[in-house]
Amino acid sequence: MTASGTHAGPHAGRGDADDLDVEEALALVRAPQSDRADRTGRADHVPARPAGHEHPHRHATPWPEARETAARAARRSTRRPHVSVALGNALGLVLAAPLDALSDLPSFDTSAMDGWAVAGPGPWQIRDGGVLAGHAPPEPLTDGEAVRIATGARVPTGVTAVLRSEHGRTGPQDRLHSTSEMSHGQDIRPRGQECRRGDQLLPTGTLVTPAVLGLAAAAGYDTLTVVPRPRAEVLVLGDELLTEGLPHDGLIRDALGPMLAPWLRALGAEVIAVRRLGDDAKALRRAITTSRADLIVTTGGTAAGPVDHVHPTLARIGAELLVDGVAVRPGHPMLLARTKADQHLVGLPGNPLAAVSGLLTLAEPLLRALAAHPAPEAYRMPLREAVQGHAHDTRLVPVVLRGERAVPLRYSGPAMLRGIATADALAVVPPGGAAQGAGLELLDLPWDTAGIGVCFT
Ligand SMILES: Nc1nc2c(c(=O)[nH]1)N[C@H]1C(S)=C(S)[C@@H](COP(=O)(O)OP(=O)(O)OC[C@H]3O[C@@H](n4cnc5c(N)ncnc54)[C@H](O)[C@@H]3O)O[C@H]1N2
Ligand code: MOO
Repeated sequence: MTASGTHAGPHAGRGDADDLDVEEALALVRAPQSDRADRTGRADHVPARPAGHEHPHRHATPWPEARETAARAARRSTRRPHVSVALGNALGLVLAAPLDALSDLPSFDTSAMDGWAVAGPGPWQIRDGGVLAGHAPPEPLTDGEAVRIATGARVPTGVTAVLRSEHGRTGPQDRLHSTSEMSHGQDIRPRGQECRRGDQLLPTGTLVTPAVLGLAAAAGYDTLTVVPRPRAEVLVLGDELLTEGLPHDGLIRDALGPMLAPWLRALGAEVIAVRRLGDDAKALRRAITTSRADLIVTTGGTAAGPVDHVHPTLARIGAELLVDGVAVRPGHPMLLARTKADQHLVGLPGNPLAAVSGLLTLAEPLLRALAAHPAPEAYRMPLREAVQGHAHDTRLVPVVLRGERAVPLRYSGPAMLRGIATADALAVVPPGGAAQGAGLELLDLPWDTAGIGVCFT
């Protein structure tokens, strides 16, 4: 948390052009320190700094670069061993081995229609009984014979075609006549039509969708070899946070605990814990050093106020700062650190929309790369009205999509969730702003296309 008195400034309803001036002015209140010269903000390593020692975003990493750094960091992290999971738990994961057919598909000559299995040219003599799907092997037929057959049933030996019920007419003495032209093999799905045992059905790297689960089951799989789901742990910082009831006496409700866990799940993570630590540096240090997560997400405490413990704690444990501030509004104090060879920490600013910005800028690319998901195609949509930009930084603005146009939403200040709660996406507004009709890149919200609980992003 930052010291009171500096909080209100940047968020007090001013335009963005003012915003920078106010922040610059506020930064002058702090004593500049000598470690500034070391920090480029662009390399993959930024020396950790103690809190309160400089302007927190002086050398902010450009927004596109920050996202690339996060993805690259995950790719460089120690390789996590592949796992074998039951089909029911594989949705949204990525195949770590090719899906090879374990059997021919279909595995027997199969009737594609309800009707009669016939042998040779008609008319045919109808045999008693019939053949149903999943039932005992049928007796072989000889030319001139027919037997009732159901879709999915094994075709008896000797059968040359299946005559659909609507194309057959039965005459006296159980004689069957065809009322349409028939060809050899008609309406029989021959064994191996879709694949032979050993054929590669899907390559490594395929996202496990419901359709992939269906194919895997059809091909004989009970388990799949996949890239494990990244484990995330959320550490919510701040003494001012309540977990229930109305805000009172300067205390506010924790908006991030309830929001981040499902959002991280929607981004493909397994959330192993959400812990509320208050503003306790020791507890933060212990939580970070004992965490088993691949990604630790902290909220708040990224700025340089008296109880902003994230930077000093990272410095103390010797973490490597990969991104320390990003040229994006809201959310510029966000950070990314490598805490261990196979563990990263994303520090989200405490302001709730700033935290969303950090989540999408740093946590999303990192989780995507850890899970080996391919990056989604970037797409653009024209703006229905102009959006004011920041002088130097990218802005992320909640929008709704109306008739192929992106409409910016109100209530999108850094401390507000009212805009994002009704948004379809976040528009990426370049420094300087965007005119009406300008095509802007959109960041999808993970539930927007896939639905809550069934997200593969
Ligand atoms: N001197 C400066 N002060 C601040 C700057 C700056 O550049 N210079 N940046 C401002 C910006 S921008 C942000 S964002 C915040 C980031 O601060 P922290 O990450 O240290 O976050 P806190 O100070 O802990 O909290 C900020 C704000 O958000 C509220 N908060 C925190 N956690 C939650 C939560 N779980 N749910 C709801 N609201 C939360 C907190 O009460 C504060 O109001 O720093 C500015 N200051
Ligand atoms: O304005 Mo701050 O950018 O809320 O992150």
